[in-house]
Amino acid sequence: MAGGLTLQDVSLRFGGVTVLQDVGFAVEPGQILGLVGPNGAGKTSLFNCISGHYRPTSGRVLIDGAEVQGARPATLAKHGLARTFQHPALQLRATVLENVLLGAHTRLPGGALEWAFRTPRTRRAERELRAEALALLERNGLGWAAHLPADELSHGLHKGVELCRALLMRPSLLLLDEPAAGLSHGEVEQLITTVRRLRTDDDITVVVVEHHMGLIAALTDRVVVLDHGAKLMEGTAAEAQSDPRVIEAYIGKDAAADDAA
Ligand SMILES: Nc1ncnc2c1ncn2[C@@H]1O[C@H](COP(=O)(O)OP(=O)(O)OP(=O)(O)O)[C@@H](O)[C@H]1O
Repeated sequence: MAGGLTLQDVSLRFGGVTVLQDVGFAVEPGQILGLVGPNGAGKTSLFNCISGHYRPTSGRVLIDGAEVQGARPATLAKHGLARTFQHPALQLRATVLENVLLGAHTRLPGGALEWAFRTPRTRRAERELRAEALALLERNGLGWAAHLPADELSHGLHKGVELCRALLMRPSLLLLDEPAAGLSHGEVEQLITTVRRLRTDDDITVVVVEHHMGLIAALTDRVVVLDHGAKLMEGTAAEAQSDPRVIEAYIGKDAAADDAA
């Protein structure tokens, strides 16, 4: 089974600012790992180092044992990596289906020249991808919206469209950046069911950044807590929630001491 992720001593600096400091952990294939921590802890920056949007200043990122730090997102897609973003960037005038298909270019056979000439092989692949995109939308409760412009959908539904776009890449490793932000209670419940199914039905390893502790507790096998760019602890969600270091990082030293008194 693919989808294993290992980080070794990943550090990231911008000029004199240290954003990540020697972060290391491993995610086994098929696991769901939560990456949590207070605002500004470095969670999205770490995602960016894994997904090729930032190059770590030092350290190693391995997907299924292959070193990938500094590789471009298109290369990482070939290693089975897909991600979603904190703020989905959809083409608002394009239809929902067209937005999902944007995730598919990495799966088209041939190269730019063949795509430009729309050879029979390209056209067949496009038809197959379109059918697969529609099936993904159906499966995620969005089939009814396939031919609507994306700007007619709510923020919560945009997140669903972005997830379908990532899934069309057929990832073995999926990074979800704050998937529950801005969702209603019902939408969060639906999201939990969807992500569980990604593991059980599709063998996808998931790393999720999220502030919604209910979702983290319901979904994850383990969590890694970041604070000020460094790993504070690693354990189950329950262990993290009762760890004094984590409580202190979230609510501050003084408040933690008050609570203990
Ligand atoms: N390109 C950049 N240049 C300079 N500083 C950056 C850059 N990207 C991130 N940072 C800094 O790195 C720190 C961590 O930011 P990051 O967005 O990774 O945190 P986060 O844990 O995801 O926060 P949140 O939960 O609020 O989304 C912040 O202080 C941020 O300003």
